[in-house]
Amino acid sequence: MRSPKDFFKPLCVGAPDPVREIPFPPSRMIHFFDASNEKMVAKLPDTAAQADIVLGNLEDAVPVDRKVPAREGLVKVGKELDLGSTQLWTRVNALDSPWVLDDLTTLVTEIGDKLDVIMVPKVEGPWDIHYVDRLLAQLEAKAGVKKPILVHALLETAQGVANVEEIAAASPRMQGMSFGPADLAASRRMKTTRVGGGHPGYVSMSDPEIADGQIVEGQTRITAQQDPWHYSIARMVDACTMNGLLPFYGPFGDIKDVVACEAQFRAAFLLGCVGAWSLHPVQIGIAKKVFSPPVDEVLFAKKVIEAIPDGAGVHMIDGKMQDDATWKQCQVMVTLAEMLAEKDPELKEAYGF
Ligand SMILES: CC(=O)SCCNC(=O)CCNC(=O)[C@H](O)C(C)(C)COP(=O)(O)OP(=O)(O)OC[C@H]1O[C@@H](n2cnc3c(N)ncnc32)[C@H](O)[C@@H]1OP(=O)(O)O
Ligand SMILES: O=CC(=O)O
Ligand SMILES: [Mg+2]
Repeated sequence: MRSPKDFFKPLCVGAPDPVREIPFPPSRMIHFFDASNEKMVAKLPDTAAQADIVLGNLEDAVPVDRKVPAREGLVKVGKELDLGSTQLWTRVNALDSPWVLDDLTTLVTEIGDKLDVIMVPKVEGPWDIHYVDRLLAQLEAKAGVKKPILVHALLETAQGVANVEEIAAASPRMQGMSFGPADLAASRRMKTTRVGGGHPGYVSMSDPEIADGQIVEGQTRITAQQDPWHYSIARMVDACTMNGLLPFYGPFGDIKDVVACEAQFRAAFLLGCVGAWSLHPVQIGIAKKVFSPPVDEVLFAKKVIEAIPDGAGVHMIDGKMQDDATWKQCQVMVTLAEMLAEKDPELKEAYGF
């Protein structure tokens, strides 16, 4: 980590000053598109009207022979399309790949004033962020970019998870993190073939019935599927929150299983994630549903705040104990609801703002 005294100094003469607070516009989903796919680009204005963030993906899922068209397509998108208030992000290729230098150089010099955030995959430690941080400052200075481009780390290796706190604190450019269960499973040598979600083999089990000191044979034991990602997502949320960054759940690969996708997104929402990736248009709606606070909870939170304006003391509201801690939870809920209501007239009406 750089000296606290220098933390907010630009890393290149002529680069913009780093931000002191990470902006938090609506961020319920990061919608992935491949800018070398003409169909996806043609639909982008419509997609952007639905999504909070659209991300031009250059890394995994873009084959080697489309790396350059995907990059060039994204430049065209940045230059030619008006995405309104929807943020434009990219995921560049990994830092150990031969494409990333051209990704960063081209994108910052060509559309650096249009890109809000650059997602860096497979971040292993603060050194990866330091590399990108300095390079971005040099490129911003060269291109005359006025607003610093923020960096989002993709947490998808065992080493990245082990270093998550240092990664979060590595630079004032750090905007947030996404949790990448697919590469993380590979990195950990987990015996799975999935992209996110649970696994029927990862269960806890009730105790056996015993008779005459022996386990009864053939009995049915109650099992419950467990969440293999709980520990790492919770660590990511803590690391992000303590540094003022935004945590996201990443991809859910079983596109047809919308019910399990919703369950995975909801688990992440309840743990503190602000959004998740959408890989397919159907997942935009799921993320919107999950990451917009439920109407009944918002109405209850508003009631608590109205009844206890300063959050002091202990109170009973609708049979539930309320004190400073529950009041703070209500503030989180209502602040988020107010922000989303500004973007979404239906939510505004439902929340009663
Ligand atoms: C582990 C990771 O790194 S995850 C991140 C990397 N992966 C990605 O970015 C994948 C992005 N998503 C996709 O490529 C696609 O959604 C796929 C391959 C998963 C499925 O694609 P398809 O089989 O074409 O899905 P499907 O037939 O349901 O598509 C329906 C329509 O939605 C469109 N569509 C699909 N995905 C997207 C998308 N991400 N954005 C915009 N439009 C899309 C299709 O072009 C199709 O359009 P059409 O009706 O005009 O023909
Ligand atoms: O890139 C995402 C992942 O899950 O891997
Ligand atoms: Mg990955």
